[in-house]
Amino acid sequence: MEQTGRTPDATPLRIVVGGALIRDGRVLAARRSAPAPVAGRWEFPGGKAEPGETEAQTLERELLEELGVRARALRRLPGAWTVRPGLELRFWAAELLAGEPSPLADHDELRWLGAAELDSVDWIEHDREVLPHVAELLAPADDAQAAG
Ligand SMILES: Nc1nc2c([nH]c(=O)n2[C@H]2C[C@H](O)[C@@H](COP(=O)(O)OP(=O)(O)OP(=O)(O)O)O2)c(=O)[nH]1
Repeated sequence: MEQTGRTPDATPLRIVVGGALIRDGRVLAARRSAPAPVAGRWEFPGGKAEPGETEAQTLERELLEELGVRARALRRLPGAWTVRPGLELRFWAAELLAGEPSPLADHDELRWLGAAELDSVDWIEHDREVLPHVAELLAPADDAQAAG
């Protein structure tokens, strides 16, 4: 689906896609190195859609540019957040097809987090709100396995 929407005041709506990249029951978290308001906070790697791109294409391009990996966007997660007027953040689940992620651009650290570790990093607020949906994509937490 091409992104050509507009906000109610007719500002063109640009979409940012963040990717919950899953491998072996863990999700990749990335620590932003810039800009200042979000530097040091953790997010799902991704970026802004270019004109004519689908959300899946945006995510797959951004993951290649930022992490050097080939990935496939699987499905959109529920919810949408306004980063600032005219910029709407959405999240997708994605799977790693090839390559080992490296923080090539925008990030200075990467971590694979299991379900029990999702709270262990300082997420950007919007990202924190999507964590329950991300948790559903991961292997059960160790303590849940031990309990049952
Ligand atoms: N990529 C990404 N951006 C997020 C997340 N959560 C969140 O609030 N944001 C915000 C931070 C930025 O203000 C904006 C996305 O900008 P970006 O810098 O990632 O976009 P981009 O790679 O296309 O960069 P550029 O065009 O500005 O150079 O959305 C997230 O999980 N992933």
